[in-house]
Amino acid sequence: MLPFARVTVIGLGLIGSSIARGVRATMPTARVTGFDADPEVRAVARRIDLCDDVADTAGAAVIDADLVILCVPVGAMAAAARDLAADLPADAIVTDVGGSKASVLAALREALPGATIVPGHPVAGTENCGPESGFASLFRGRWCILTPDGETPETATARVQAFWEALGANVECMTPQHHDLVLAVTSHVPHLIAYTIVGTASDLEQVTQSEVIKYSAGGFRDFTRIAASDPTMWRDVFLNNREAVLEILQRFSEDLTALQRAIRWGKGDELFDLFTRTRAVRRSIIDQGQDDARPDFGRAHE
Ligand SMILES: NC(=O)C1=CN([C@@H]2O[C@H](COP(=O)(O)OP(=O)(O)OC[C@H]3O[C@@H](n4cnc5c(N)ncnc54)[C@H](O)[C@@H]3O)[C@@H](O)[C@H]2O)C=CC1
Ligand SMILES: O=C(O)C(=O)Cc1ccc(O)cc1
Repeated sequence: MLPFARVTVIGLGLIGSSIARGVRATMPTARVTGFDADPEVRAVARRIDLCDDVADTAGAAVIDADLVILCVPVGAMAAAARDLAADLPADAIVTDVGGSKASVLAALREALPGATIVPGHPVAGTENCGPESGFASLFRGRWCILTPDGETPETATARVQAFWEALGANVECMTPQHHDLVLAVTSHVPHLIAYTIVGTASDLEQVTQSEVIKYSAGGFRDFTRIAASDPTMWRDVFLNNREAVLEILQRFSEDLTALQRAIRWGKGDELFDLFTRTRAVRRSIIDQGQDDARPDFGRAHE
């Protein structure tokens, strides 16, 4: 049986459009309604036939939904929730896909008093944005983290879990605070490092921009992909996961200082030991089948 029959997606960018496509591919009898605050995005969504219906207001989009998924930048979650609050059916479940969880849960609770909220975060994406960049298989074989708290009914969490599993994701639950710490180290600070090194390279006076482009080695190219990620989305993630990001950054800068010292004093064994440990991390990721480089993995379009 389908976990939901009437799914509403608010925010039709990369993640929202991937969910809409995924629902149509894996739950063909479910009806998908979409809404986006940007009229141009709504026009594109209609042109590419993304949903069964694209509504012109958030209220009209949720009027008979049984699942509402907020797929807007983390800093826009509260406003998006307020816009639909008056028309949200009492028995609907509200979930989201935001990359940070504690502040989003607090914002949704305030905007939607009494609503059933199951916060979520699919740990799957790309550096692209907008309704044409999504694809149905984005979540296949990827993790989706749900962060219910004591107020979230277990039955609601179970239905949202079944929904993500139908899209092909593996689901795990944890507290919003633990999610924010884990993602700070596995996603948020790595993005900040990419933004920094690409910014540093483009600011160097002694090395021209064309030399950076011409001689970019594989590692730098990987950083430029990450550093091309959506500025609004990532600004919001850093402002909303401030504490965990600052804590991990503190640890990172201590470790960087230790490496700086090892290079200055020629301590090759320290460098060698660290690089051996980090190589083992990469190998465990591959052993667990989480390697992005596999051609058929995650990003492969239908
Ligand atoms: N990009 C990625 O790889 C991943 C992103 N996420 C999360 O997904 C969410 C959406 O990100 P993307 O789809 O990448 O962004 P996107 O920029 O592709 O799409 C966001 C859409 O939300 C719309 N929007 C903004 N404010 C709105 C409002 N108040 N009401 C209705 N629509 C509104 C925008 O017009 C835009 O079309 C973010 O919270 C992000 O943290 C989660 C996993 C991966
Ligand atoms: O494109 C990449 O490498 C990503 O890291 C995708 C991504 C971006 C944001 C998330 O919250 C989760 C996954």
